[in-house]
Amino acid sequence: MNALDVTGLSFHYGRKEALQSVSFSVMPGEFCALLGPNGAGKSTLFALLTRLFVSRQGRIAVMGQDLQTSPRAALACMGVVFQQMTLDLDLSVARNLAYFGALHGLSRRESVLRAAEVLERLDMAERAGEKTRALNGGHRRRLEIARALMHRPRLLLLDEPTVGLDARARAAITAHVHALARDDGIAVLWATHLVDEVAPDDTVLILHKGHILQHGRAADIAPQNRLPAHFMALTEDTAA
Ligand SMILES: Nc1ncnc2c1ncn2[C@@H]1O[C@H](COP(=O)(O)OP(=O)(O)OP(=O)(O)O)[C@@H](O)[C@H]1O
Repeated sequence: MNALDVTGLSFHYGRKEALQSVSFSVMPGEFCALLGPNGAGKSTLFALLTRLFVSRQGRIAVMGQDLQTSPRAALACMGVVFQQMTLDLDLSVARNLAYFGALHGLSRRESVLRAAEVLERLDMAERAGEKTRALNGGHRRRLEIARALMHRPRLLLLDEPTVGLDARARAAITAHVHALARDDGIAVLWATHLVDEVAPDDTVLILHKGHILQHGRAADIAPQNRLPAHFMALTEDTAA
């Protein structure tokens, strides 16, 4: 079964068409990089996938559950890391995770166990007792990813998760999320405009002005060192 199926999805802001009949799927274990320049429609797509907006045209299914007719079941299979940080900086790392666990109906005991697992997974076990405010930007992002995994989602959505981070933190986060796909079979949809975050075996979905221009394995679309130039050429008429 596919982790995510998007079929014929369209969305308008008034008369402005932001997405035009977008269709794609993401399989378990697949790392799908959603590449698009500013204004391509990535944030609109994320808002529809997380049910912030509802589209009357098209269908979204998560692990076979229709987001429109079975929203609870669909959202329960989904972990989300939004572009804007949403951690409580005054709580400890562990408390941020426990709070989220409670929101998802985990018992206290389950929450504590699961928090230890997800922190271990993100290489942050020793930081459980630290105040979140004391973490650097890269570790805050990793905590947000750990938090999104608390309820064992099968699909992880990340909206430009490395914006504002230095090269080392970006590389660490990209590697961690690739490992979640490869080793844990989680389906990943990673929105970015940073083409260097894409690995040769990733799937690339190029979105431009609300249309999918290209969809396939990165290495088949362009050799690794040519992918940035390919992306620029394909979407160049939006260059400022
Ligand atoms: N509230 C809105 N009202 C009208 N038009 C909007 C609104 N939000 C977005 N748009 C337009 O819809 C299109 C898609 O925008 P969207 O924010 O989804 O793109 P994006 O790929 O996320 O870009 P960015 O990387 O800049 O966030 C753009 O042309 C944008 O100007």
